Amino acid sequence: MTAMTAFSVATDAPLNSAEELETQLRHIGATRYHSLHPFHKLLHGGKLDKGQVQAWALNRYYYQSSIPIKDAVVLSRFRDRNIRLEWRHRIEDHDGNFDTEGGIERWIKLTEGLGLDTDYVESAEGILPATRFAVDAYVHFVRDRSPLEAIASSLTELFAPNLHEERISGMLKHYDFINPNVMTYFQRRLEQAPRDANFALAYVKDHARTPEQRALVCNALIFKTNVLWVQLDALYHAYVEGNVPPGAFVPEAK
Ligand SMILES: O=C(O)c1cc(C(=O)O)c2c(n1)C(=O)C(=O)c1cc(C(=O)O)[nH]c1-2
Repeated sequence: MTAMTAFSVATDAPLNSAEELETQLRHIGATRYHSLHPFHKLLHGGKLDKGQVQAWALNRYYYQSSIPIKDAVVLSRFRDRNIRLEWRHRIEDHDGNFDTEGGIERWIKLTEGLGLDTDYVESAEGILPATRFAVDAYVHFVRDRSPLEAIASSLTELFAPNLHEERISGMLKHYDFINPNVMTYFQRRLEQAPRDANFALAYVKDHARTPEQRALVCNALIFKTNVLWVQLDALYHAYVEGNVPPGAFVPEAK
């Protein structure tokens, strides 16, 4: 399949080196990452009520619980055992192991702390249609595109730690229903994400050897920033502007 033009970067500026590629990737993050989204400004600034924070955590659970599925698909794209060895800890980071807690369980601590029923959260019954479409599109992307693009699509994680820092301090400061115990998910990601992002960045710098391949890498990152952005657009439309789609979670009356 060829690159989709909807996500194209400027084609008049071919990227001629790994350094130019990195500069362009960082520019994409600085201008398109969902840290810039108005919903995040409200979330971190203490401007949402508990029901709106519940809606965010409930929808994000679908993203979180799909990440190890996505990573299992990425892993399946590689014949190279070394890449599989490197990549597979991501699955364990989220799923945990029989005797160790993983990110999904930590996310459930957050939704439980917010008063949501765990069976309801895990069922994904109340999520927004756009959440499902966007997250599923990410899983399909890593299945359908080249292994290089599959790895490149994880590069939003380069920009996640700053956002997580802002989220931890902002939410602890502003919401009386948030405490450090329910924020351990983000605390843990501060250590995990940089390792993952640095590996993925080094990989694409090394393996994208032509301007065309570098453009594919950039477009994969743009695609992923859109996956993240559109989920917040949908949350904003439903829970800030009050247009909750049929069947989606409805917060209890305040
Ligand atoms: O809270 C966030 O804003 C955020 C963003 C992202 C991201 O940039 O994709 C991830 C995460 N969190 C995260 O917790 C996580 O485990 C994760 C895995 C991935 C990935 O693409 O493989 N992104 C992200």
